[in-house]
Parts: sequence; structure tokens; C-alpha cells
Amino acid sequence: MQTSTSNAEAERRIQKLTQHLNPLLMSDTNYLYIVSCAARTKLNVDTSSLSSYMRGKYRDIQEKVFNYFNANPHLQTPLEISKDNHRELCMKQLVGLVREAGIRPLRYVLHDPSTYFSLLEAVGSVDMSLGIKMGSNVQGLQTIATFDPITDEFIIDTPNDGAIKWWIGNAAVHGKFATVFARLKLPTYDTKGVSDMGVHAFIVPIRDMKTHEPLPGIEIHDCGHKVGLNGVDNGALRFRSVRIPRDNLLNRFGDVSRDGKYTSNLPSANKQFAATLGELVGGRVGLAYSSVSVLKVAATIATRYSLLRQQFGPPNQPEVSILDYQSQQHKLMPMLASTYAFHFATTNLVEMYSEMKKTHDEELVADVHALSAGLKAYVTSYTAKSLSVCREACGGHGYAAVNRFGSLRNDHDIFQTFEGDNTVLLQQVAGDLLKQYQRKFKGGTFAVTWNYLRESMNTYLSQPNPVTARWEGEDHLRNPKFQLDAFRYRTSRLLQSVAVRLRKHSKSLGSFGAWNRCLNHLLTLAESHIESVILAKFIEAVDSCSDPSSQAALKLVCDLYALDRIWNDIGTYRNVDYVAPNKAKAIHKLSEYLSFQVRNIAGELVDAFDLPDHVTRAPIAMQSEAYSQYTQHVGFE
Ligand SMILES: Cc1cc2nc3c(=O)[nH]c(=O)nc-3n(C[C@H](O)[C@H](O)[C@H](O)COP(=O)(O)OP(=O)(O)OC[C@H]3O[C@@H](n4cnc5c(N)ncnc54)[C@H](O)[C@@H]3O)c2cc1C
Repeated sequence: MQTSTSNAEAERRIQKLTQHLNPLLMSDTNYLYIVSCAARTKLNVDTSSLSSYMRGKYRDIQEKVFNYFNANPHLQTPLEISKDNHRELCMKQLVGLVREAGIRPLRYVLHDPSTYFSLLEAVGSVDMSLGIKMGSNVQGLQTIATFDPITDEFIIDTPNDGAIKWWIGNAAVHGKFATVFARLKLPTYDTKGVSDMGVHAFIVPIRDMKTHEPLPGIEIHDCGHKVGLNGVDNGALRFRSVRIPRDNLLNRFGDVSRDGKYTSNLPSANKQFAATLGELVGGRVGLAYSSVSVLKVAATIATRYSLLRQQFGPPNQPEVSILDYQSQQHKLMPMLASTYAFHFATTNLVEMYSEMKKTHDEELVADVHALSAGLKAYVTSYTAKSLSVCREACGGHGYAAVNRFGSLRNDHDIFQTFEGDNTVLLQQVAGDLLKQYQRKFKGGTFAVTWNYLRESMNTYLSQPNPVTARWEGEDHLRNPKFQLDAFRYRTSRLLQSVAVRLRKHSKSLGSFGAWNRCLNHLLTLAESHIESVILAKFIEAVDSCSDPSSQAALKLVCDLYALDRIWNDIGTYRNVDYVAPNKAKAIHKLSEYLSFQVRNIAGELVDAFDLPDHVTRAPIAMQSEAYSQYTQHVGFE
């Protein structure tokens, strides 16, 4: 921290005043005192260093995308646009990006996923529909692909109406090919008839290249007008004995020879399944990462507006900015801190994913699978809620479509559902944790991300220490060890207690019934685990930052993230006396104080997201002359 010790008492007084006095009733002397001290306690943030630490090597390619759309205003999505026009525009945006800007996203999918996801982030900031259109694919686990050795073809079938593939991006209008995940069936020439080789990916042409009509056996219906993302043409697909050449099997993990023999370079069916699964998680990784970029845009708009907008103040004094109100800080500052936390967690996920694509390491595949499910669910739910908070935090102007919250909220909302419903995904995380827990008691090894549970179980399951439960000093509360211990303690308790409950209920209810009886407990466990992972990654990012001013800012933001989360769940900690009443009070006070300190550098923190005005686009968030730009937009001279 850059504030001197002598300032600490002054800061505390400011915080006390801002906490306990309604600014409307504040005396002039107090008010001036607050303003002057606030200026003194402000950290100096070097925005450009912080920004390059955040964006790293992807800055250039993202700028290329932003510049292309800035230079081509006709390709920017207007506020009012019909579904059909939006679909056409979205297609033109994609074609322009590839042909004119020379950006070929698919080139990166296989060999450089990190660059691909950063492109997705930039493109999604321009129009979320475009980001989704670039990443859509088809998955159908009930769909069947049967090999016909006579014609050397696979026959693709949708076995029943329940297996019709709904909501396939690009299918309703523009798509010519689909990547279809289907169960591969091979003839066995015995009484069994066929054997099921598990899920494989196939390229299936769906429309005629010249006439663009659906091909024989392929039925396509338009899913119609949606709540958002109307630039994407979603369709429902049914396959009836569609024949494709044997070569259309994507054979990286398993192949079929001309005489119908199956070969694979992977040693076991488990490894093959893990590798195929690895291919499916890319969508979730992309959604978690893109959701953070939506949160960055929303937090930028809401923070800039809150700094600009002045409302009321002490008698005979200038009005104060609405971000000076404690309530506004409470709405927005922990959210800004979370945006930073999620940035580092999802960047790390992308790196793990890239490594997994290179090595196909089985443990890493399992780790990325569970972590992508958890982060996708946690981050997208948080962003969806935050978009409403940001809208409300900007008052009436937040409701104007031009200020973006409506379209961001509508477009982003489905992130909670596609690539796996969030409630279902969190259950996968809980299931994985339980598996790890069982292994611990059977003496097996723990996968990488869950390693901390191995260390934590013995420590955290013992009774809380009554002495440390009372420690309330700022140094202690801002110590990453205390913060991480607290998060992990909660996860370990939840894990151990749910395991006991599941065992008890499964005797009378069976495993499905027991799972359902403990479902809310399981979801809380999964969220708690994901919060621990996010905090651990944030702490690592603070430690690795070499620029002192950026590091001080990140440390402040990280402390706010950690203490705000602990305070949000303080009941759990109090219930088991992990924190005594005095400590709970100190955590609350400190998190409000940190919100106030973050408020002092909020402008710099959102500037470090490095989103140009032509990307944020909301007139209330312009970096200069925001009010006049807005009044001009409405029509005032
Ligand atoms: C705009 C859009 C685009 C899409 N794009 C694609 C695409 O390109 N490719 C593709 O393959 N798919 C796509 N999808 C499909 C998407 O992946 C599914 O909609 C999603 O997986 C959820 O499945 P569902 O709609 O059947 O919901 P349901 O499973 O019916 O869920 C409905 C509700 O039931 C609850 N629920 C369901 N199961 C459980 C459970 N086990 N425990 C507790 N609660 C449960 C859920 O929490 C949810 O609240 C898209 C969907 C949309 C809307």
C-alpha cells in the first residue's frame, strides 16, 4: 500500500464519517475534510502499466478488431434492427472481419486457443451475436452415426424427436456444414450386430453449396425471434438417414478403416472419451472468458457514469458524485473487484485449456473439464445479476437503449443456459469434488486444482482456533493466508458435511433421491470451491505483478474481493465460530473501507480495461464530454 501510516488514522476517520453520516446532513467542515483526505489517500495508478499487465500479448490483435469496426461504421449494429436484418449484418461483419481485416479466427482454434479467445472477447465487445456466431457448433449425444461398409459411408440419424438438436447456431439461415457429435456404431458381424464406440465428431454438409437448399434427409427449422442475440440464426436439426463419406469422421482420436475396423492412437476407451470431452469444453471456456468481457463493459459504463453524475451534497456545497455515496460504492466496487478477479481466473483457465490441447494429459483434461464448468456457471450467473445492478445504478439514463444495459442484458442472459445450464454444471463440479474426497479416503491422488483439499482437510476439519477467531487487525484480515484459509475452510466443511448427508440419505432414498435431497447444499459447495479457485488465482496475479503501482492497486482490489465474499457468507463462519463477533464486525468495517478506497481509483481501474469509446459506445460513459455527447444524441443543439 502506498498510504503512509500517519494517514491511516485519518483514513479511518473519513471512513467512519462516510459510513455513519448521511452526506445530506454532513457539516461543511467534515465534507471538506473528507474531500481533502480522499485526495491524499488515493493510490497512484499507472493505468497503462496495469492495462498491459491485464491484456498482455493480445492487445494488438484486439486493437485490430476494434479499429476495423471503428473504420467501418456501417458494420456497427444499430440500436433498432429487425431479426432478419441483424442476421444479415452479423454475417457481413463476419465476412468483413475475415476478408477485409484479414482476421481468420478458426485458424487459431486448434493451435492457438488463447489468441482465439481473446479475439472472441474483442468481437463480442462489438456485438455479442458476432462472438457467438463465430463459436457455434453442433453437439448431439443421442445422434447416431452407423458405418455402412458396402458404400464406405456413415449414416447419420436422429433416433427420436427428443433427440432433435435445438438451438444450433448458424443453422437456420447461413450454415452449410455442421460438426455433429454422434455415437459411432460399427457392424460386428456377430449376434450383437453393432457395437457402440462412443461419441465422435463428424462433418455433415447440411445445405447444397450452390442452391443453399437443405440436403436430402436434413430437416431444418428456424428457432425464431429470441430475447437477445438476434444476429445469430438458431435452428433445429433432424437427420434422417443422411449419408456422409467415411472421410468426414474427425479422426484425431479414433478412426475407422475401409473394412470397418476401429483404431485409435489413445490407449484406452477412457482416454478416448477424455480427449473427445476435451473438445467439448472449449465452448464453456469461451463463455466464461467472454462473460468477463461483458462485465468489463458494464462495470466501465456504470463506474464512469457514477463518477460523472452529481446528485445532492451538503448545504451550500457543490453536489457530490453519486459514487461518493456509500450505497453506490457497495453496489459497484465489489463488482469491479470481482471483474478483476474473474479476469485472472478465466485467463488462467484459457492457459490451462491451451496446454490441455497440446498434451491431452488425462488429469489436465479432467481438471479443465470441471473448472470450465464451474467458472462458466459462476461467472455468467454473476454477470447476469450485475447487469441489472449496473442498469439500476445508472438511474433513468441506464434505461435508455443507447446506454447499452438492455442489449447487454438480453444478449448475455443465455450465457447462463447454453453450453450447459448453470445449475447442471455446478452439479458436475460438486460431483467431481466428491469423487476427489472419496479418493482421499481410499488413498488415491488428487487432481491439480483440487490439491488444496488434500492439504486442507486435516487442518480445516479440526475445531476453529478460538484465539485466531478473534484476531481483527487490518494486517491479519488483509493477509492472503487468512483470506484463502477462510475460503478453503468453508469449502472443506461443506464437502465433508454433504458427503456425510449423502451417505445417510442414500440408505433410504437411493443415490438419485439422496442427491436431490442435498442439491442446494451441493450447489453451495461447488460455488464455494470456485470462489476459492478464483481467489487463489487473483492472489497469484497480485504476487506476479512487477510494477509496484499496479501491484498496490491489485492488492487493494483483491482484498476487497476476498473480504466482501467472506462478509456475504458471514453466517456460515459465525455458525461454527470460525470468526468471533468482534472479527465479523471488523471484516464488515474493513470491506466498506476498502470499497471506499477502491472508489478513489475506480476511474483508473476501468480505464485499465482499455476499452475505447467506440467499443463501450454508451454516451453516458464517454471519456470526455459525456453529458454533451448524450444531450446531442437525444437531439439538443
Ligand atoms: C440461443 C441458444 C443457442 C444455442 N446454441 C447451441 C449450439 O450452437 N449448439 C448446441 O449444441 N446447443 C445450443 N443450444 C442449446 C443449449 O445448450 C441448451 O438449451 C442447454 O444445454 C440447456 O438445455 P435445455 O434447453 O434442454 O434446458 P433444460 O435441461 O430443460 O433446463 C430447464 C431448467 O431445468 C433445470 N434442470 C434441468 N436439469 C436439471 C438437473 N439435473 N438438476 C437441477 N435442475 C435441472 C435447469 O436448471 C433449468 O432451469 C443453444 C440454446 C440457445 C437458447
